[in-house]
Amino acid sequence: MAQFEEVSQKSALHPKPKGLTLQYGTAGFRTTAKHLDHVMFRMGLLATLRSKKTKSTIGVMVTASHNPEEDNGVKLIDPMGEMVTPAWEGYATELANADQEDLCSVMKDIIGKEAIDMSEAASVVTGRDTRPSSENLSRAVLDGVSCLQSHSLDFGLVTTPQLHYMVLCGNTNGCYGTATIQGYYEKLSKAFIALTKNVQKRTDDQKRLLVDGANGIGALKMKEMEPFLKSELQVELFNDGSSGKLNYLCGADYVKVQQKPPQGMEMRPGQRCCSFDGDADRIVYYYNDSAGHFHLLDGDKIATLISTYLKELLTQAGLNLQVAVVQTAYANGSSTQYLENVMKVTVCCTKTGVKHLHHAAQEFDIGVYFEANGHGTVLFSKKAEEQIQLLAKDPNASDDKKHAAKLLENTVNLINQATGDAISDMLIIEAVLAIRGMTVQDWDTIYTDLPNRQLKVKVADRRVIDTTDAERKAVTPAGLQDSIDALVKKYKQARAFVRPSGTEDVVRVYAEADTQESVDALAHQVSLAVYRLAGGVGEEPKPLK
Ligand SMILES: CC(=O)N[C@H]1[C@@H](OP(=O)(O)O)O[C@H](CO)[C@@H](O)[C@@H]1O
Ligand SMILES: [Mg+2]
Repeated sequence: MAQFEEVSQKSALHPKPKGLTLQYGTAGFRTTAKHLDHVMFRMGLLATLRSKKTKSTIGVMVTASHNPEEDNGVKLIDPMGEMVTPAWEGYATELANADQEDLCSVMKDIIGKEAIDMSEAASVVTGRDTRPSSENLSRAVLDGVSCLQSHSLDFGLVTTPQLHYMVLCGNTNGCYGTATIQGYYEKLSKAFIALTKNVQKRTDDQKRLLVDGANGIGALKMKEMEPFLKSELQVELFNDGSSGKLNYLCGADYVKVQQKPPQGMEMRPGQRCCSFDGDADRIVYYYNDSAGHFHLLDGDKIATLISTYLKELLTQAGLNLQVAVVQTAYANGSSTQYLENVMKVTVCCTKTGVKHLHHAAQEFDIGVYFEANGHGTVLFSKKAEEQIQLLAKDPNASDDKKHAAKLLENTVNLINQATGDAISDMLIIEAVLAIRGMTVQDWDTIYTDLPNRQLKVKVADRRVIDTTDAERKAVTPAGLQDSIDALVKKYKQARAFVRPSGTEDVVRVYAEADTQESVDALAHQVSLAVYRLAGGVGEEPKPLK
């Protein structure tokens, strides 16, 4: 077939480096940008096949999120705006690792297994972050797409969640919104203004928010969106990419892991601040108190704030809908305790990676999901959306109930249900704080985080660690879990686990305990156990100072 001949010829222009094996990880392929050209071309091919199979538009996003600027990556977006389904992650890995001469036969295999009709039309949309390598790499994706005569639309520089939104809008005939950047800004800002317009006496000071754009795409898009918000939110942007390096000493990942403010931000005491990550699908909040102490409000605090707000509105509206919160093993123990025991909401724990949380959240009327690092959103079931809309329009409902239903309706419109979205989450948080008349300090005191620490350990092959129980227990290598258990026993309110990262070549260590001193000691001892039992390389982990 002519199509395959063209694939053969064009793939020679996107050669695979010899001996390179990559895997579709937690959030797609991710490695040094130099090694990704062939992967991009091939993902263009695969997205086209996926589009033919699903008879829908598929998205391909070129980004490496919070990774250093030199890295890059790619992820595929399925028809409803969610991460591509696991079976196709497997195909992605096969296709990315096929030798040049086997490429067409691997493709034919996938076509056969999935019974894809190659005469179907296909449509692929692409987007990219601000990394210097992203432009060429997204061209390689489009090269793959054009080989198979698929229709394509390149959105160029967009945040990851904006591309997810485009895919969802495109595949629902505009029911979810208009599939343009303008449509995205209009939908979100309209909902935000509707939510905040009735809040009495909001001062300019309360409307002000300091935003760290991680020197990435989020900064660019915040600038674009600002006029739509009509001063209802007054953003002071830092790390806007005009001078600093992407994710370097700034951004949501840096702030969360280092537990300190980003460089380049001028924080006044009590001032509300937030950081996006490199592709603007994560957000964390923070402030410095008058004594100069730094306070972090991470994904767990965000989930608590949003689910409390939703529960209150549902009660006020008299709607009987179940709210659940989905977390991962990285969720602070205090947050889980608060959600279960005080808020009395169902909490479930999944493996790391948004695809797992998203999937679990779909099981509930309203599923709030957040990773501790600030990646998350809220999913409303069809039933929930219908009940809210009916009540908002019901002429017989009391004013109080109707008011609550209208707030819920606008909240639904403000949330990007395709995936976690820093901009959308920021607007929700700002609206909730305004509506409930809360300061960032009020929010912070809902519960107190247990001191925690995250570390990385380099090992020869991180695949030697296999885990179970939503990654909270290590099954291999032998003896590792026993060592962790023995170490945890030495401390109060302690918990620790280890797992291989799906985005970096490291093993991640997480620990929490009653004091920072204890948790730092525990995290260090667990790191040593990993180093010794799981083939550590380089220098032995040193105690934290
Ligand atoms: C502990 C942690 O923050 N892990 C992150 C990180 O995954 P790892 O598999 O841990 O590298 O990147 C993922 C993609 O952005 C994100 O979903 C996840 O939460
Ligand atoms: Mg990200």
